[in-house]
Amino acid sequence: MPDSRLPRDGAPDSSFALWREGYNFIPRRCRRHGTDAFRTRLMLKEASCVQGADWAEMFYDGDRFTRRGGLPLSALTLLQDVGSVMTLDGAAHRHRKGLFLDILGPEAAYRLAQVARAEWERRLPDWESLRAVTLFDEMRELLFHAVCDWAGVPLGPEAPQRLYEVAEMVEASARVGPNNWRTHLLRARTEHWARQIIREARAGHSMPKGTALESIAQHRDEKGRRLPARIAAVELINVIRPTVAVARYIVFSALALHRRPEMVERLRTGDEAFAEAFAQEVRRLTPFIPMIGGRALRDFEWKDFHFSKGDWVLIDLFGTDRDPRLWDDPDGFRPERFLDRIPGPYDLIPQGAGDHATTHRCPGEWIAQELTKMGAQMLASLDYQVPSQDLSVDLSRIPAIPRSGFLIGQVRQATA
Ligand code: HEM
Repeated sequence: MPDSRLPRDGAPDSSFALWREGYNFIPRRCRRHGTDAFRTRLMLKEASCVQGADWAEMFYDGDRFTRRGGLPLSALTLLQDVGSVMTLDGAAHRHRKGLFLDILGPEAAYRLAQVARAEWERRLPDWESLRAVTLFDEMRELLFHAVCDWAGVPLGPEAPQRLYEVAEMVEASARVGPNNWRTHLLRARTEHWARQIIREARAGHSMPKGTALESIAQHRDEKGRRLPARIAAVELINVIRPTVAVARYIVFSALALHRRPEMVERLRTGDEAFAEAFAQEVRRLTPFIPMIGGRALRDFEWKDFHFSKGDWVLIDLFGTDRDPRLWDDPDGFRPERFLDRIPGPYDLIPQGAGDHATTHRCPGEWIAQELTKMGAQMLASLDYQVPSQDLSVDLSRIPAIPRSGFLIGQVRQATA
């Protein structure tokens, strides 16, 4: 049971409010109660919702929480699946996390961004020949091909179907009912495909050296056993699917450039520090994963609060990234804030907090940052029109995206 000193949010069950309010659910209630943490009931279960850097440290530091039982099963099985790194704890988690940090670190992210840049240049003539393209669709397709190429994953004529499946896993993760079940069927097909790739790689048919595919196919667990093909396949999907999801950050970059056209010029000058800061600010403000849930692994005290084994705690990533105590003008798009500030482990947390190696913090942060930077620089290198369309972002929809998907027309390479 959550600590009774935390204020209780009124309703007997707040699931409907969470569904209706989406990203604003926790921030609104924290403001209402004048606190960083409150108790509520979600899906008929007691939960504590928390936000801010202190609570992020409590949630991520010290091995206090497991992700098992922390996310609704319907979301977990679309985003990670049973047996994946996210569902592991302790030594087994650290060992498997080492695999991800080996294959997704800064150098690998840089190489992937180079592949994506080349893919962008290859596709540009097509965009130029069309009246308009939907950036969200184009970016998902581009990133899918780039990540498969970089990871050593062969693609055949089934590529459009596989792309559709991985994109749907992200879009349907917060849906309930038939839409979510349908996506589980799609996921089963992707897993079948990924298992085939792992088996063929292990049989020596196609395993390009030094690739993510090779590392995953050959990985051994902390006891020296090779991963079952089913788990290796899940981890391969855990590299492909979230890389495709970075398309969202590129769309939000386009939205920011549309609203702040003076930033296009600054990106065009080749100012690397500004491009880095721009991508950080896009990651801070994009409404993507609103919160992460965990179950307490044991009883513990933190500050004046008591938590019991099994307690369900949800940390508000979206609200912490817009916390006015951490960020001046928290809702303003101001990349300059990152020019003289290196984010700490618990303030900029769109992809989790703490130490990558020992917590569940996302190992794909370097990739997300590099690809967002690449996307912003490449967008700035173009001239295009933004036709009239609905660019509103509905914060009750998780994950959020401008309604139109961001149409661009009359695309041309900008002249110097
Ligand atoms: C598109 C932007 C991304 C966002 C918003 C995002 C967000 C997150 C979040 C919130 C977590 C969970 C942290 C936790 O449980 O506390 C996570 C975990 C994870 N992410 Fe990402 N991520 C993104 C991109 C990526 C990329 C590009 C990859 C791989 C190429 C990746 C692979 C993973 C993996 C494997 C985990 C599980 C880590 C663990 O349990 O230790 N993510 N991500």
